[in-house]
Amino acid sequence: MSSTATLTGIHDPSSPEYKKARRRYLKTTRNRDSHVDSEWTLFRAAEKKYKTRFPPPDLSNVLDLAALDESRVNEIGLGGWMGRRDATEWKEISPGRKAYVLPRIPGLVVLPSTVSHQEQRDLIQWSLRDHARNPNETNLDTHYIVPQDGIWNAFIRSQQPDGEDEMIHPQASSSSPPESCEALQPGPRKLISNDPASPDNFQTIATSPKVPAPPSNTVSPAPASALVHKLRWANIGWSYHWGSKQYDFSKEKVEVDPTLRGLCRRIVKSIEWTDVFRGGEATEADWGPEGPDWMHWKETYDPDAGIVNFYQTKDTLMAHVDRSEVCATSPLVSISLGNAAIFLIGGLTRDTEPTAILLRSGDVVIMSGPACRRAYHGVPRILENTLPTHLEVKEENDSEWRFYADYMQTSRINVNVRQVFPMGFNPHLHDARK
Ligand SMILES: O=C(O)CCC(=O)C(=O)O
Ligand SMILES: [Fe+2]
Repeated sequence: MSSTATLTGIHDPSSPEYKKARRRYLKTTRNRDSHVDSEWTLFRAAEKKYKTRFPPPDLSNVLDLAALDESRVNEIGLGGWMGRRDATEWKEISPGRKAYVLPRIPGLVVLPSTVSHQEQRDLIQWSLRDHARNPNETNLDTHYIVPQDGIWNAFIRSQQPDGEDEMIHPQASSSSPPESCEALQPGPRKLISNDPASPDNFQTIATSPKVPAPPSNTVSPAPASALVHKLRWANIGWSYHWGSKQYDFSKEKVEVDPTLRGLCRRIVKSIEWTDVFRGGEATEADWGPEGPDWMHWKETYDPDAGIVNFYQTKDTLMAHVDRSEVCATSPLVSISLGNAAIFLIGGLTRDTEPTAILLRSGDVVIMSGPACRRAYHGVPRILENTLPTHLEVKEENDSEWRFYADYMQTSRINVNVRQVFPMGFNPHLHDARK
């Protein structure tokens, strides 16, 4: 934090919020063993640091590129959370384009302020109202009989003057044997190790059975207004099977929304890829037998899968590598909306010290190339009270946006878009050849 910034809320030791957080911290850590950290990997240590509720973590090692942008001065002070523009080494590529690469992680491109205020609102509405619904699977579907038009629309109906809060019923009958419901729990997702997908094992992946997760019979009927806060993810494009961490190619691919597809393609086209990979550390071998293909991305990049992540302020996403895509190098485009977050990205194992990046609403990250696509990454913290003012209600008569603004007060949405197959790989032909 710069010396001129005034401490507020949780950051100010004389404030009621600070005292309350301190009391809660002392209560919950009373019996905790404080000598376990020698076992932690460097990634785990960083996760712990940024997850800590009290005292609030120091963000002076967190790269905050919004600080380069004068039009974002009000936004970067929100909630008292501020990183630093010089926390790690970066280079601007294609001057004037606001695209940055980090020499420590070849293939990572950070694009702050890329999505306009209006596009941010549109994407938030799209995520909740249009996307998190049939035919796109969400985490709620395994356990609840969610209406076809999704949990958000059921919630909105319940908020109408004569509307009733709709009860959403469990999938399981109470006579089924008990099953836990990990997908509905707050906090980190369970880790499942899987072999990285590749053209060589595509056939095995495509033909291995994908057993649907059993519904929990410990969940009770819940009103739509409560369940909307338990939405965690919604699938995009090819169906993803969480149990095996593989795509289920036996299910029909849902078309990627044309607006989202267009936005991601425009972003990938706007990058001078020569500037990203010129002089990089990755060798020819890292790119696989066909060699580097970044020189074709402007023409060939076309997303066909992904996930929309919905985070409440207490949620985290543990260190992981996204290795289910058959192509291990093509750009993954990740769009941040709502409250800001700490994004950690390290190396090929959890033993590499991760770089911390503050991602704010409208910022985009591209993960591309073999080093970056196989790098461990995660989100240990959503930063409370960082919803930018352009996502709040502006006019009293902004009646529809009111619901989104309310939900977003304590939320972050991440739209994470991927391309499953490498250039020229036709899954159907591939199938026939075997
Ligand atoms: O929320 C984010 O910024 C990252 C999400 C992510 O890594 C994923 O969906 O695989
Ligand atoms: Fe990821």
